[in-house]
Amino acid sequence: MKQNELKQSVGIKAVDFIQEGMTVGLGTGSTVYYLVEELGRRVQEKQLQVQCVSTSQRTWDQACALGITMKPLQEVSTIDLTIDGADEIDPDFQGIKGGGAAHTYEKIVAVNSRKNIWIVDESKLVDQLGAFGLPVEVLPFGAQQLFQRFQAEGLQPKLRLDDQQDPVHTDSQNYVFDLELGTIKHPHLLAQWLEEQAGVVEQGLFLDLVNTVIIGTDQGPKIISDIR
Ligand SMILES: O=C[C@H](O)[C@H](O)[C@H](O)COP(=O)(O)O
Repeated sequence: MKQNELKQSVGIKAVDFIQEGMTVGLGTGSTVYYLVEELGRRVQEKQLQVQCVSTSQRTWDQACALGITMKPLQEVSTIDLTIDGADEIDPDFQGIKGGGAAHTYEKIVAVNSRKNIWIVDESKLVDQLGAFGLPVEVLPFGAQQLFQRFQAEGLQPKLRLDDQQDPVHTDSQNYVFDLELGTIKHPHLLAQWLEEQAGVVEQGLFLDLVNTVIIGTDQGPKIISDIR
């Protein structure tokens, strides 16, 4: 199967985990796109009634266009389940997210969810995190100084640029540095250090958060559940 077909298969499968009346967190990205399409279809066919919160403007717009009931985060008291993509997942189901610059809102929604499911194609599974540049959202104020601090620490930051070579802005109008680390031997220590740096809004290591992973394989979606 092609990569997009694998993404579509897990996006569709994940909707089976959504139950009537739930408040659902919708992630961001090309895999979540298929989840939202399928959820929209089931809502339109009156198979499911749910309300959702979004992790990005992109997902919000897609979901609204499909007639899914969307709520601002501050208007919901609990999130029953969040379904999101990931850029890398290691054998302990620790992950890197933020390839679409949405990881700050994604993490806020994830940590406030009772259950988290990630949907990925097989290419996202790695032995060790770090080949994917670690996204770090930073405030524009002081970004140059923070960039130099990261350089001095050997973290090999790169300012993320768009196709016009302008800095990418997150939904909160911040910048993203991608840290070209190669391998991350101690994810918890790195996460802690990054979070202590003034100007860091959020870093893309998602540690000890996910309960279930749905992996797209040529043999069909493979579900690994209740790992936490
Ligand atoms: O910022 C974006 C998110 O963390 C995405 O969930 C992640 O990049 C995976 O996206 P995709 O499904 O497009 O590979």
